Amino acid sequence: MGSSQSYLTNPSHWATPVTEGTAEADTGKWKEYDYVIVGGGTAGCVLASRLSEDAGTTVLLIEAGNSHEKEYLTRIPLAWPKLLKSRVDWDYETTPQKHANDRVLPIPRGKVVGGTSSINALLFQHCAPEDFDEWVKLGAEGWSYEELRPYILKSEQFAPSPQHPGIKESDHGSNGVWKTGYVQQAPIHEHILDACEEVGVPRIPDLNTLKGPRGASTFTEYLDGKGGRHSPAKAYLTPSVVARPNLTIAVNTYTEKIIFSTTDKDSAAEPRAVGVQVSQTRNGQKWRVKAGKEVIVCCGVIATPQLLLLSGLGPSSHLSSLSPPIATIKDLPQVGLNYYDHISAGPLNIRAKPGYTFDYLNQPFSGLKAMVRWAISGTGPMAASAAPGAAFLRSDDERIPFDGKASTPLSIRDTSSGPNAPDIEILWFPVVVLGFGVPPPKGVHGVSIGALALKPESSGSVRLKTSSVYDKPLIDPNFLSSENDLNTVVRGVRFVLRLARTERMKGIFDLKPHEEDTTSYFWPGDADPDKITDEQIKAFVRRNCVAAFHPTSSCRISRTPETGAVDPTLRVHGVKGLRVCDASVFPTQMSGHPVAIVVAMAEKLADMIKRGE
Ligand SMILES: Cc1cc2nc3c(=O)[nH]c(=O)nc-3n(C[C@H](O)[C@H](O)[C@H](O)COP(=O)(O)OP(=O)(O)OC[C@H]3O[C@@H](n4cnc5c(N)ncnc54)[C@H](O)[C@@H]3O)c2cc1C
Repeated sequence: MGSSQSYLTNPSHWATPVTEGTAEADTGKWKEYDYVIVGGGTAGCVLASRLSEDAGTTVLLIEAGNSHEKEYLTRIPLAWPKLLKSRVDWDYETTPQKHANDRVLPIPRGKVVGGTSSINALLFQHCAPEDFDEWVKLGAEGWSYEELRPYILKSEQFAPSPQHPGIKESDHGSNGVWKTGYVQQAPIHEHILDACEEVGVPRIPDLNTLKGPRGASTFTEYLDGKGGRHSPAKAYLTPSVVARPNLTIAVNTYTEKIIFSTTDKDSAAEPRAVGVQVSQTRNGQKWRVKAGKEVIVCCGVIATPQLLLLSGLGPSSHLSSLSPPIATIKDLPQVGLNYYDHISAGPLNIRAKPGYTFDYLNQPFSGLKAMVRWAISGTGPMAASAAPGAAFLRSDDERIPFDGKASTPLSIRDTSSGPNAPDIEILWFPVVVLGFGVPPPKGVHGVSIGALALKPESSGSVRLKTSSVYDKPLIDPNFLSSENDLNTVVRGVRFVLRLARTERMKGIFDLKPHEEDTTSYFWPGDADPDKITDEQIKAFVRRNCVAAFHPTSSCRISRTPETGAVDPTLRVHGVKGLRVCDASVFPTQMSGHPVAIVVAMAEKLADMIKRGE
C-alpha cells in the first residue's frame, strides 16, 4: 500500500468505508498495514520512519492535523508563541484549578505532523541521568539512562560551534538524522548566565553530559542549519522516506477508536487490537483499517488516554458513567491517571534597558523586517532562541542564598530523582510576557523568567467528557495540591529575585524600588527579596502559575496494571497487538525538557519491534 502523493487527506485512498450492516470487527475486506501508527507527532514520525526502513513492512501513519509542510510559521524558531491557540494547536485547557484560585489554565499541544515538537520551543535536553534510574525503580526495566542514551545519541546530528567550546563530542550524536546545535541569543542571555554564577549556580558548558544538568547553560536546540526548525517531522520524514511505497501518511483524520477482535478465542481474557476506525468530521463517513501486526498509539499525554478510554480500555466505572456508556474491553484502572506537569510560578517580568532583549520586535515595522530577513536568508532575530538558557538547581543547595529577611523556613521534601538531579529550573525569555493572548506592553523592554518545580508531587488525570473523540477531554493536573510543590516554586522565585539584584545585572536590569502593587505586571519582579514574604510569593503563584507544557505519565509504564497502563515493552497491559509510545508512558516526570527523550524512546521501541521483542 502506498501512494505517489506524500500526505493523503482523502481516507478513500488508504482506508475502507464503513457501510451499513458491516460487522465491527469484520476485518476481511479492510485495507491492511502491518503497523498502524495513530498520531503523527513527535514519537509517531520517528516510528513511521524507522519501521518503514524494512521495505517488506507496511506502515500507516494517521495524523489528526495537517502536514507540517503546509504550516509556514512552524519553521521559524522565534515564531512558536504565535502558534499557540492557532489551528496547529489543540488548545486544551485544564478544569478549574482549586489550588490556583480556580483558574483554568491553557495546555497547548501540536495538531500537525510532528505534533508538539512542531510548535514547541526547540530545546533539546537529555534531562538528568538519575531520572531514568528512577524509572527503572518504578518498574521500567530496559529504560535506564545507560540503555536509552545510545538512542539519544543515535537520533542526534550535532553541529559544534566555536562560540560554545568545552562541549565534548562524545556527549552528542553526530550521525543521526535530527540536527541540533546553537542559535543566536539575545544579548542579555550571557549576562544572566554570569549573574547565575554570582548567586551560586556555576556556568556549565553543556546541559547534556553524564554529570547531568545542574548549573546554568545555553540550550542546545534543533535547527536545520539554515535558520529553521528541524522538527522530528522534518528530520525523520524526509522526501525519500515519505516516498517509500510501503509508508502511507494520512493527515486531517481523527482516529475515533481502536477495534478489537471478536473472533480471537482468548479475546475475553486478553483482547486483540486488529485495527482502528477513523473519520474527518463528527457525524460524517467513517472508515476502518486493519493492523496485521500492531496498532501503536502515539497521540500524546492527553489524546492517548482519551483514545484508549474511547476504545473501552480504562476504569470500567468511568466508562459506564458516560452517556452513551462505553463498553469495557479491558478494565484498566490506571489509564488517564498519574498526569504530572512542571508548574511554573508564572511570568516574573523584570524591566531591562533597551538593546538587550527582543521586545523591539513587537513594533510592527521591526517585526516585519525581521520576518522578511528570515524569509530571505534564514538569519536575524527570527532565527534566534526564544528561551536561550536556564539554570537547573536544587532547592536544598546551601550555596544559594534563597532566603531573605522576610522569609520563613520552608519545609521541602526531596522529590528529585537523585543527589545530582535538580528540582528547580529557572528559564528565561528575552521579552516581557504578560500572559496568553495579552498584548505586550508598548515601549517596555525586559525579560520574563519562569521558576519551575521540576519534580512535582501533585498529579492529576485525563477523563472523558463525552464518548466522542471530537470533544476535548477533562484535564485536571491538580496543580499545587501538594504544599511541597508550592514551597519549591517559592524558593525558585526567591532565586530569581536575588539574580535580579546581582552586580552583574546592575545597569542592565531597570529595577524599580520595592513596592507592594501586586497588580503590576512587574510584581514581584521588582520586589526586594528581603522585604517580600513567603505568603506574598505564594499568593502571586496561586494567581499567576502556568503549566510548563511538559505533561507526562498518563499511561505510564509499570510492572502491573494496578500501577500503570503499559508494560516495559510498551504493550498495553493485558491487551494483544497494542502499544503506546509517547510522553504518556514516562513512568514519572523528568527533571528537564522531554522532547529528546520522546524521540529516543521511539527510536528504541522501533529497534525492539524489529528484534521481535
Ligand atoms: C509551547 C510548548 C513548548 C515546548 N517546548 C519544549 C522544548 O523546547 N523542549 C522540549 O523538550 N519539550 C518542549 N515541549 C514539550 C514537548 O514538545 C512534548 O513533550 C513532546 O513533543 C510530546 O511528544 P508526544 O509524541 O508525546 O506527543 P505529540 O508530539 O503531541 O504528538 C501527538 C500527535 O497525535 C496527534 N493526535 C492526537 N489525537 C489524535 C487522534 N485521535 N487521531 C490522530 N492523531 C491524533 C496530534 O495531533 C499530535 O500530532 C513544549 C511543549 C509546548 C506545548
